[in-house]
Amino acid sequence: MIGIIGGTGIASILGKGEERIIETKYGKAKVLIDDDVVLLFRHGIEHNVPPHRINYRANIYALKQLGVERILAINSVGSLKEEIKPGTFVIPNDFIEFTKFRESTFYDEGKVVHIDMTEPYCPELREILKKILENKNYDYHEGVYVCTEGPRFETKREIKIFKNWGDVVGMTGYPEVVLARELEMCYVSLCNVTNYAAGISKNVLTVDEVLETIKIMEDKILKIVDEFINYDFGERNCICKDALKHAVI
Ligand SMILES: CSC[C@H]1O[C@H](OP(=O)(O)O)[C@H](O)[C@@H]1O
Ligand code: HPA
Repeated sequence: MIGIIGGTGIASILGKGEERIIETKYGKAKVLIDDDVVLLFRHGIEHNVPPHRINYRANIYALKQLGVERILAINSVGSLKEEIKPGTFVIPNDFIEFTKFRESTFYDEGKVVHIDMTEPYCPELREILKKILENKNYDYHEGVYVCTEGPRFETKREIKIFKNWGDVVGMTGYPEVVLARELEMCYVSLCNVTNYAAGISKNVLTVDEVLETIKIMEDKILKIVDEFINYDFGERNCICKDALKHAVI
């Protein structure tokens, strides 16, 4: 099974399949199931769940319960670099996070687990996603995803600091990527660069700009997702499938 986690502006372009509510020990998750693809909208289909209130554990656990092994997460981000232009893509190869109140592990009682995060995103899926974008001549960069708590956008001063440490900024990439690895699932992120971050942009940040850019990118996003869900993945030979092997005390 393949899992697709949709972010801002994606429900309107990807919403198809049988709607199901999946009960997990961390709460409920609403998904759409279409053949062997599970679609989950992290903000809810109506986009009424803000980034800091998303039940990330219920979402990832629900995908695991449904037999998902590989996840493509779609994230909207702000660019921290002039050369990373709105309307292009970023495939993160690392992250740093400044979130505050999120449940960020499945292992907070009973087993003590220290999962390795040297390669947070699945190396196999990153290579596949890069190939898909290259074959389509879609502009993309690899880089570091900086995760903030939200729901506010960042200040100019925060971005002045973040741009020395990362390439794009978002509010939802963490803890999804860690939770997926804790359940030995492969996770890759396709970041839609929707705007320049605060202070780099010449204008104030607006949700309108984010949604307008997503609209412009939607055809490319659809084509990438379509190619991904139809990719012949074969066996998993990555670090993700045995992530717990040397992580439990
Ligand atoms: C409306 S911009 C802020 C909003 O968009 C991004 O969501 P997602 O990563 O799910 O596409 C960002 O993380 C914020 O939640
Ligand atoms: N900051 C944080 N999250 C975002 C942004 C941003 O500038 N754009 C889209 N998601």
